[in-house]
Amino acid sequence: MAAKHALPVLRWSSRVFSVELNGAPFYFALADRPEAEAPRLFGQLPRARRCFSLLLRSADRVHAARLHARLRDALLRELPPECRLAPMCSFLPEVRDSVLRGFFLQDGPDSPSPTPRLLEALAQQHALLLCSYTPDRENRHWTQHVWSLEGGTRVDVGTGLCVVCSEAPRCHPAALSMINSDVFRTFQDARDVLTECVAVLPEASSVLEHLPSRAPSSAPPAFPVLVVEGLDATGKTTLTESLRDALGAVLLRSPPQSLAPWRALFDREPPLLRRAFYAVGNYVTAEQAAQQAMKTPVVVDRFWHSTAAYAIATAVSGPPSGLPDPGSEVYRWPADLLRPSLVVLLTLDPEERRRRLRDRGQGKTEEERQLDHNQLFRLRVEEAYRRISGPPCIAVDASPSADQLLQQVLLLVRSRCCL
Ligand SMILES: Nc1ncnc2c1ncn2[C@@H]1O[C@H](COP(=O)(O)OP(=O)(O)OP(=O)(O)O)[C@@H](O)[C@H]1O
Ligand SMILES: Nc1ccn([C@H]2C[C@H](O)[C@@H](COP(=O)(O)O)O2)c(=O)n1
Repeated sequence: MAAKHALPVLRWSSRVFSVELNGAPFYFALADRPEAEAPRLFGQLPRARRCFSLLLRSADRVHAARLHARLRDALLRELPPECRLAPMCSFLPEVRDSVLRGFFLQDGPDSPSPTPRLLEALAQQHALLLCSYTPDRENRHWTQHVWSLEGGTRVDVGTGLCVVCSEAPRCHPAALSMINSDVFRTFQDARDVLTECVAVLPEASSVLEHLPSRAPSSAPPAFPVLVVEGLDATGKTTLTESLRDALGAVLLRSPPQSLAPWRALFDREPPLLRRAFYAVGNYVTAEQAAQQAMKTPVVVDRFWHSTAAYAIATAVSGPPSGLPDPGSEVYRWPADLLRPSLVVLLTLDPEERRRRLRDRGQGKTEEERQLDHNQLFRLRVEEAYRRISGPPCIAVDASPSADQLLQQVLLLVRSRCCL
């Protein structure tokens, strides 16, 4: 039985709508009467352009997450090439979990297009909110109509509200629904997602079998637990293996080896499932670290900083200024997760990192390509890393040689962890 969650509140006329065109967000709201000028998103459109939006509303979050991904693929496949498709969301400012996600479409030029029929079919099949946007005669003011497709007929539910300008919200709208969608605050919250997705992703039950029945004890360990974090190719593997040898420590990784068979599968899933997978992986690693740290130091290659930073940076688009404010709950260390004695965050000049990626010769993952080409994404990950609160986290310049870096970190560990 799929778990049910509260449907986002509609309060249609209070909602703000965000459309991302070429990575830049355009915001608009609705009002009973037009304003002097239409929002930039519409003002630049030639009259012939017809606009539509599809928004998802589902009480089953796993279903909604996977449907969103399938819808994107279907629209990219079925829409005429001249149609422009953009990510869209609608939200109530400052109201958590009020976000509806979907797509905004600008039809092609005058050429007849199947867009309305295609969208109506999709909306009817998946109970989506279908809206159309039409300009007045002077192409100055636009009106949004919400269509109900009950019984297969297209009924204007009479909103007919005017599209007006809206200020950009303080934080990216994704920040309103990040907790328990992208970042999980407890082991149980993350585990619940995997339980809910077993019906559509049977492999999730194999992952569940490898999890502890509850969050492992987060009591302080007898020996230090040292975590090394950083972007790809900053030197984490090299440093953690050297620390293991120099300290006679046990080296662990997150996700743990026990979950390796399912990592690639979850990497192909939408963020809700993917980030829940990495979150539970941290708890498996935490259980191993707590056991090992009763008798020897432990070194961990990536842990919760990676899980939270990449999740937050992926959920938000644009510059780091759109990230949730420093001190937000989303950055706080989970109360039920082992706190490392020390986190070392390796930082590296982007060009040197690219050189190391090249010299390493391994193929690049999609995310590495993102980090490489999408400077804003990289800046968001780096800033999210820095905003995470909890265990002491020290940024260390990773550009010295491997040996010099090891000596620097050993000095740090010995001074901070009395090793
Ligand atoms: N201090 C260093 N100076 C120069 N090259 C280094 C240094 N540390 C690691 N390298 C080289 O940089 C490349 C990446 O190192 P490594 O695999 O340790 O990074 P990583 O952070 O673990 O990467 P990923 O997260 O993608 O696995 C390797 O070719 C490695 O030999
Ligand atoms: N504890 C972890 C470890 C890794 N991840 C995610 C973050 C990135 O999406 C990706 C990087 O993995 P790598 O390049 O080191 O193979 O894995 C995470 O979320 N949590």
